[in-house]
Amino acid sequence: MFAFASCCSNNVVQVKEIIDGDVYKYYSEGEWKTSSSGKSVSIVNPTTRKTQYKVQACTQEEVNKVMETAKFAQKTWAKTPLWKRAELLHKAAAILKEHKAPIAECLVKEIAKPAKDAVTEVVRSGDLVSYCAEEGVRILGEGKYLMPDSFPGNERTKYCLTSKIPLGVVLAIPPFNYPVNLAVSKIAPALIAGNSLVLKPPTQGAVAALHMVHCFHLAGFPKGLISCITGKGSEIGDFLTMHPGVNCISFTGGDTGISISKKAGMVPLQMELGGKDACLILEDADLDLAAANIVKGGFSYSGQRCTAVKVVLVMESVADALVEKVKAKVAKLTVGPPEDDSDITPVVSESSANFIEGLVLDAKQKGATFCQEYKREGNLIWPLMLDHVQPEMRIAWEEPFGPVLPVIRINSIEEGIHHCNASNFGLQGCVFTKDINKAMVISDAMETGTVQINSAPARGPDHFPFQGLRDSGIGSQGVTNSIIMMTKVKSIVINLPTPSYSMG
Ligand SMILES: NC(=O)C1=CN([C@@H]2O[C@H](COP(=O)(O)OP(=O)(O)OC[C@H]3O[C@@H](n4cnc5c(N)ncnc54)[C@H](OP(=O)(O)O)[C@@H]3O)[C@@H](O)[C@H]2O)C=CC1
Ligand SMILES: O=C(O)[C@H](O)COP(=O)(O)O
Repeated sequence: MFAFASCCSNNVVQVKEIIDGDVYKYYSEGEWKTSSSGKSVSIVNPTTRKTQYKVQACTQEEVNKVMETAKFAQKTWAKTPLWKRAELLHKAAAILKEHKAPIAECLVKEIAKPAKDAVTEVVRSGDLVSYCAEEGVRILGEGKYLMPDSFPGNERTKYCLTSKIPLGVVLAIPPFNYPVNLAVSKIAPALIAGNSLVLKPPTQGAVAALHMVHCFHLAGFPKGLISCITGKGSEIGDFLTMHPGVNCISFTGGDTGISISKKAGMVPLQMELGGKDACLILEDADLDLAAANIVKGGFSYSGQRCTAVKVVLVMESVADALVEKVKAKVAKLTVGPPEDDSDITPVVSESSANFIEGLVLDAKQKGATFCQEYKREGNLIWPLMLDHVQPEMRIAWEEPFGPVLPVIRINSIEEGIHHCNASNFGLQGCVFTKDINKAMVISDAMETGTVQINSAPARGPDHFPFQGLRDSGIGSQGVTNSIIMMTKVKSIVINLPTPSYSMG
């Protein structure tokens, strides 16, 4: 087993090949390389607010080279038996899980993910890669055979054989909050489907992603099949997403995805974007269950999850009781550094903290009730619930991506559904009630990709379909849907001179 580059402690042997001095290399043609740009991008530790790591700022020429080798490598990979593709993915998954500790350490330092959650993300990612390998063997291992005479006017003179073939080069762009899990959720489906893969990791989270790529490197994938280009998305992003060598883009992030969808060429897009997941509390709800889910759903990873509970819509008659229960649980949340497994850790950047603060001050100025004192130290924002939020407040509609939760009191279920459906987002929603019939009617009415009944929104488990409506995305994630989305259908029709029924 190789010694992994531990991301911060100095007493672990660095994996020489992936770092050059204090700058992590990028990955191209099966090798770790130093960019000719001579420039690097600093990754600031959200907790210390000091530079923690540096990665290469790759050039457009290096992108061109990566695309060229990806295209070449894909041709051979597409002719690699499914079982062999799956075998390599299982190997990468095992190596990833073997090295969960050093990779998790990167997550702690780059994105202030609580230590335990960081390990969970890496293990979950290994499980996703393996599940994808198995699912790919199953669904790509079978095609469809169609008879002509099921359509009027036809005799059985044509046999149609259809199968799923790869798209070519898949460009994967994950966000900072799951730089490993939301990378492999694109990488594994792309590879099992016979595609090659170019990864552009988020700057915050890039070193964790590079270590993850190293696990695929060590698994022995063909050279050039997987590449990892680093650099600020704002600098190299457009060149990547508009590159003629790209045959598919799988993106997860914010509004950036909307602008990418307007620039990308004629390629399939998989976009998982922002959310304003609403939590609807009915009068008959189990308020203890609801409060527990609101706190877990709204404040895990300091609210930096697209599936976080982002607005509570509670019937007025039970609002006081619910708010008190949530307040009591919020008071028990620990606040501090990710190394201590604190529940609330610093948000990813100063700009993010400033954005969150802006929403808080706007709500204060427009009369929201603060259930806790607003407190911030650097990027660390103490958990805050705002009661009596009104529609004219920005936080009623905008996504804080932080530990701040608005509560809107409603007088009817229709009012709650209206607010949910008036949002630009449509990722997930949840409803708490003991009446399953009401829950189903409300679920039908909520215009979101997923509705959770009696639990907080969540993407996992990772084989469930995961999709956003409106500004929350294009297409659907989840293992099966991602594999299928990264293929296209090929038909071969055998034409016979005379009808044959030999095939039954
Ligand atoms: N629906 C979902 O599943 C998820 C949605 N999100 C949403 O994403 C936002 C937070 O994540 P965040 O990472 O900040 O999102 P961003 O949209 O800022 O960044 C997402 C990714 O896009 C890259 N990027 C930035 N600019 C470009 C560009 N012009 N072309 C190509 N790529 C580019 C970023 O690189 P770089 O870091 O170098 O800028 C990053 O890797 C929130 O709105 C959140 O709701 C986040 C996670 C999951
Ligand atoms: O993008 C995100 O924030 C993730 O998709 C959320 O995943 P989770 O619900 O499993 O935390």
